[in-house]
Amino acid sequence: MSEHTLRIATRQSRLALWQAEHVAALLRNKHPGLKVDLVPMTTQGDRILDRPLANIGGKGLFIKELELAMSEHRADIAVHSMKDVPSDMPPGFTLAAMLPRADPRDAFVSTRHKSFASLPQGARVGTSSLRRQCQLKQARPDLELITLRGNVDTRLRKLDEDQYDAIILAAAGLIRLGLESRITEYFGAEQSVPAVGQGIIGIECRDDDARNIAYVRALNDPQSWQCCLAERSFAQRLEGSCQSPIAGFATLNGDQLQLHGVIGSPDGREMYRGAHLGPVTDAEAIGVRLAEELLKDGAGALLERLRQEAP
Ligand SMILES: NCc1[nH]cc(CCC(=O)O)c1CC(=O)O
Repeated sequence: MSEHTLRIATRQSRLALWQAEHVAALLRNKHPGLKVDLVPMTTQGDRILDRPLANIGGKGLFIKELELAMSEHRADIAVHSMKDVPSDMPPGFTLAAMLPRADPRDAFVSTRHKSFASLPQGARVGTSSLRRQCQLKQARPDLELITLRGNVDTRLRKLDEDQYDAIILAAAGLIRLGLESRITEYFGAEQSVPAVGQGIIGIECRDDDARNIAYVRALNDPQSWQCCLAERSFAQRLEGSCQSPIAGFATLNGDQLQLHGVIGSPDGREMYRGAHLGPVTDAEAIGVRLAEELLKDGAGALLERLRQEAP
């Protein structure tokens, strides 16, 4: 038996550690005899907690340090929530596998209110993303959307301390952490189209590391892969940072892939929506086509304006 140990770089939040342990267990199970260790580390995104992500350079901040560790051979692979992975991969790295998609929906969490629809006029709602903000503002312009940062447990604590009437989180994260019972209501796609990659765990490798790429590839779920490909090519064509108010969500029905996309202004007043359907083998082209259609409809001018306003 070889002495090979596969090292997983991971952030130290409870969710990141859960995901890394999950992948470690899947790898050990798939490859009996393979040793898998975690290499926990703190990233810049974890250190800067006092400002909205959109103002500090976006979500790439959560993964740069993991990639540095991989390039210095302190770790071999990194496990990510695909929602947090920018659509452009830096040179030298490759995404080698996507796990089967967990629940992709956004969740409404409140202790006092039974549903989003029953929130009182002017209620304070915490969310970390412009994507959720713009979609919910469109339905309820009266609500006060407030930035909410920190890991899942911190966000729930802030709700429990009455800093908010309700908060919005990804269902997948809550379910992974055993917090499903905190979910008050699930949003349908007509209320909130999920983020690109939401609910999908992806695994990143060094692109010259054939041995570990082969280990990781064995975990790939082809349907998850194709959906993620369509969503990410949509985001990439929009040149959207993950913090742009962009939603993209693909589903598969047999060999047909359907992609829904939304681009909106943070105040919810301007909104571009569309959907494209095609054979799954065209996943990438479907994403590009939907992006180009929405850009032409007016989303191009909106995104340009948002880029100019960005700090
Ligand atoms: N930005 C943090 C983050 N990254 C991935 C998830 C949830 C899990 C997933 O979507 O796979 C979360 C928490 C949240 O947005 O509520």
